Amino acid sequence: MHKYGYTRATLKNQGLAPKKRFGQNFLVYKSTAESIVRSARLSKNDTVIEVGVGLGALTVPLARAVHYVYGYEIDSGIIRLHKEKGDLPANVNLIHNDILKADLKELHNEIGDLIILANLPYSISNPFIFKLIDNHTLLSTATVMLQKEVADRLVARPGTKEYGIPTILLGACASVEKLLTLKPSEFHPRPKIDSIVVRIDFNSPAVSFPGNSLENDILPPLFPRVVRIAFSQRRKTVLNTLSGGGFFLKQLKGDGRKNKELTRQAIEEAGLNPSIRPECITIEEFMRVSGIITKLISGGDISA
Ligand SMILES: C[S@@+](CC[C@H](N)C(=O)[O-])C[C@H]1O[C@@H](n2cnc3c(N)ncnc32)[C@H](O)[C@@H]1O
Repeated sequence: MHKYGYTRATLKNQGLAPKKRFGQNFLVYKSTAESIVRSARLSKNDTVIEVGVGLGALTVPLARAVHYVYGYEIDSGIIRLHKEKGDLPANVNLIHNDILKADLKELHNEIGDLIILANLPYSISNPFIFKLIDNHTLLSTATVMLQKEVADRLVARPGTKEYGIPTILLGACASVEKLLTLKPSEFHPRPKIDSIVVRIDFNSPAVSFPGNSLENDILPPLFPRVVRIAFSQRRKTVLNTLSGGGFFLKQLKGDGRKNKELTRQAIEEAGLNPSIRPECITIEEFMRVSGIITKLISGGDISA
């Protein structure tokens, strides 16, 4: 195995030390970086967005495998290093920006459905996953390395403690496949936990729902809100948490009792037991109950 002997030396020569706040755990093995690029199943025509170029461990094999790379990096020390060394391939556009602030719509207008590859900094893995969910109609695939716990949450089954908001919101717009497990010894500095590479495919959601066409993005409009409210208190029943969301209160001029009755009606119409806990509700069932709440509100037949 060829070690990226230069990881430590390069940082030292440039007066750089790995920064914890930027989640800097650099890959040290060339063969591992190449397997991650292969696992993304990319083609020579693809333009790919890489999040967190770092010392270029993934960027170099990625640039060889695809047409063009937009490489985002937040750390000005790393940007300076690449400018001085001129060590990135010609088909890499190095962009000094925080990926969380990047305008994915603008990128989509420029290059079409987005393909992402990242050894994600642990510091941003959750907000980045939610950015992907919010922009799912602009995306094709995202192959990302995550800390094991985060990856486990994305593929969790109902009834487990890992199952929750990210599992459901992502599962409604994509399918998630675990590809590789990496030990701490693959990185410099070593993280405390294992990492997992997952491939998220936005062209084939884990579930289908009548009328859930990705092209037109017609997931029930209240779906993310219903899921977030249901999980705001995991130990409560779905009737109690969703009633607390007050979906019907506006039309009912604040009548809490009627609001609870209508919430119960929506839950039962979706085929669910009102005393079930949120972690036992499947993605399809959440979609169904959100659709029924939306229908009841917009039907205009609710009055105080
Ligand atoms: C885990 S390291 C991976 C570096 C390199 N791709 C590798 O595999 O060795 C994460 C990289 O993302 C950069 N980074 C951290 N937060 C970022 C953000 N919000 N936007 C863009 N890059 C970020 C870090 O500076 C670091 O270079």
